[in-house]
Amino acid sequence: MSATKGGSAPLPFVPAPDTAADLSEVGDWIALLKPRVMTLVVFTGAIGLLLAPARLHPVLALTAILCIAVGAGAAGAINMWYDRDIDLVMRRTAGRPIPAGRIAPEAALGFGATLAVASVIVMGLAINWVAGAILALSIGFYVFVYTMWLKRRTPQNIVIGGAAGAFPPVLGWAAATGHVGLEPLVLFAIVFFWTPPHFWSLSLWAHGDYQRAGVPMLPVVAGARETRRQILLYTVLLAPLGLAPWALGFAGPGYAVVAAALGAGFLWHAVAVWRDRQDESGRSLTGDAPAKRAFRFSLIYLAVLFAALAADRLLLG
Ligand code: HEM
Ligand SMILES: CC(C)=CCC/C(C)=C/CC/C(C)=C/COP(=O)(O)OP(=O)(O)O
Repeated sequence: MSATKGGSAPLPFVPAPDTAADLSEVGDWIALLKPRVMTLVVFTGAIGLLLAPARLHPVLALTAILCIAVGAGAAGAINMWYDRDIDLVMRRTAGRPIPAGRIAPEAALGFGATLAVASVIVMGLAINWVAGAILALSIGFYVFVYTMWLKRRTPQNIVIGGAAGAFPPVLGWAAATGHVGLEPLVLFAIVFFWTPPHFWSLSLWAHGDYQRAGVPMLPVVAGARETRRQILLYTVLLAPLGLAPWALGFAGPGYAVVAAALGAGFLWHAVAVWRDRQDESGRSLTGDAPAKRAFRFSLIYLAVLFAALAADRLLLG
């Protein structure tokens, strides 16, 4: 029956609030911040702060860590806005909020840009402007250098662009001290040399995605065999670098033992990737099991190495 003239106007249909839908919408906005990657970013940033020779008031320390988290998340959201075309054709990323049509691209850009500016301003005003400037630099590096400039142009994209992800320990240190020193630069170098084996292990089995999307990742451009060689090369450089904090005197022998074991473990995985049963082109005949194990180990490597630095400092002072 339709609404009658002269009677009371029909009330518009107001659906009952759908809590599950609301929550999944919030989840989509959080997904734009790449929260799982952010956990390790925040962890390395927090440890940079902890290792610094100056102490921040706990509220300020938390503020600095929050700024690193929000800045990194904001850069991730802008990356998802820019990469929405390629994310749509890659199986791993097609379900993300923008390609799946759940968040409008302009809204994601506005969200990311607002958070990026806010994180830098809060870092600058509440902590110091050296940390604020480095946060702006790392966001800019991820967005402009990696995402917009290098990612679609060269297989060296993650070697150079990956520097963005190496800034958090420097940021933590700068937040506490107002400057940058040798120690945070060593931590920067560790994350920098860790990034290629971390990402290229994954790219060995995700290369189909990148090929479809036309992204020139190393296995697409130079083949799986060369990628395996490069993973081993960077891991050979990384393993001794992991000992640098001990060699330079800012971590003790307990840390050295952990770093040596982690380095040996990562090398073992890199050699397994290199020696994986392959066809002539280097494509795995084992379903890339060693590459998947190396990727998982890369995450353990960085998390445990930084935890060992923190434990060393907290236990030994
Ligand atoms: C250019 C540099 C890097 C590239 C291209 C890269 C790429 C990737 C990709 C494609 C994944 C797959 C999972 C996903 O879809 O989220 C991943 C996972 C991950 N990355 Fe990286 N990564 C880089 C640097 C870093 C850095 C610097 C960190 C932290 C210090 C990091 C931490 C992680 C973590 C924690 C995961 C696991 C996330 C999960 O559980 O799904 N990555 N990375
Ligand atoms: C403070 C600050 C700004 C830190 C930078 C954060 C950070 C971890 C940068 C590393 C870059 C990263 C996760 C790339 C993923 O590649 P991609 O974007 O190509 O991956 P996708 O295919 O999953 O989108």
